[in-house]
Amino acid sequence: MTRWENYLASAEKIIGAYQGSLPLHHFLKSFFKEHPYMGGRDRRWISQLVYHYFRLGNWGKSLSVNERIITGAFLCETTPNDFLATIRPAWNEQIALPHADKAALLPVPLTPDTLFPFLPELSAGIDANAYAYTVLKQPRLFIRVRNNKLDKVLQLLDKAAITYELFANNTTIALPNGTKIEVVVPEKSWYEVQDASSQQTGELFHPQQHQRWWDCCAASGGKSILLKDQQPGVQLLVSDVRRSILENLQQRFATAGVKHFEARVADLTAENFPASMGSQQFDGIILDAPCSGSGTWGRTPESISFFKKDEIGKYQQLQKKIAHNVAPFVKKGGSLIYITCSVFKQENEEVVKYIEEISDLRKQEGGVIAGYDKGADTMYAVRLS
Ligand SMILES: C[S@@+](CC[C@H](N)C(=O)[O-])C[C@H]1O[C@@H](n2cnc3c(N)ncnc32)[C@H](O)[C@@H]1O
Repeated sequence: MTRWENYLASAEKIIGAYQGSLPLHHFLKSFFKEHPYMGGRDRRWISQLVYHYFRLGNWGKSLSVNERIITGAFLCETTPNDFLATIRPAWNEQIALPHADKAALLPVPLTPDTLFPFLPELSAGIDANAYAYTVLKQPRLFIRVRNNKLDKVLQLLDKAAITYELFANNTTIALPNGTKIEVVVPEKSWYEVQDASSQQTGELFHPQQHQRWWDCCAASGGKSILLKDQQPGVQLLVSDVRRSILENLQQRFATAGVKHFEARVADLTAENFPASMGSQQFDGIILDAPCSGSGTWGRTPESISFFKKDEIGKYQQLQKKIAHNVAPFVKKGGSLIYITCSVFKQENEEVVKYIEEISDLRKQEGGVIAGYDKGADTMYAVRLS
């Protein structure tokens, strides 16, 4: 067997064993731990082939796993490579063709709905065709430059000969995937790793000094740091149902130099939760809701195969319950920022409509943040007031 046939066989073995209960990158890590004789290059190639396979979503389910791995490599790669040169030389010669032309060479029609089987569920304004095809490509790595350190960060990127794209806001930088940014820019308070669309949600915050804000599903605090960077003088409460993630938040805040905040563990769906908050009112509440994460599936393409459509409704119920319990704590004239990293209307527009039905809050601005035209995640963010 050639090295490349071995890679194909290993990728097939992994795909056969993977049941979707763990994120794929964790599963791959344990697989390689059990196969320590595989070197770095082998691991990279095998992982890549497995990811390419999952990027095909529901396409070509009637074909063998091997054929789908090879097709994945053909559709996802854009430059000639040794794998296809050995396994399918005719396709290697056509590797630079656009997807539409590659599709004509495949044994089964390639359509947007086979790549992404949930297209009818998409929020309004998402270009279904463009969205389906972007899943074939891994989104880029983004950082948000902080503390006026743009010049210093760019100098370090140039010194390390890293190609980057600086966005017009002079804050967002796109980097090639796999960039070891923590090595290139050792001073961690100069930047945050944050997807471009996630950074864009901050345009809805408009915080003022001394206002009280609550990041009620804070996780490790990505949105809170964004908020504090905009207005360090806000009084901030952060909460999450997971104690462990709030411990991560405390560490991340310390590294980022974010001070003066209160943290509490809270299940926002619990019966006694509203009473436990007393009569507090907030000028701003960030509700970055638990969701399907479908806007980030370009990073975890295995989700396309394992996600069940009825899970969307379950997320919506959870989002409505949390919104119901949180909305009364918005001060009159204050803002509720509803955010998801989902592309599904049930989790987006329909939840905003529900919030308008059960409260005096009304949508003021925001909507879909399409990431597919810039190699980023797709999100949804709306400010209600
Ligand atoms: C999308 S994440 C938030 C990401 C975060 N805002 C950021 O920017 O890094 C959603 C969070 O909601 C939390 N969550 C889920 N169910 C919850 C509940 N019932 N009460 C409170 N938090 C909950 C999860 O633990 C998760 O950390």
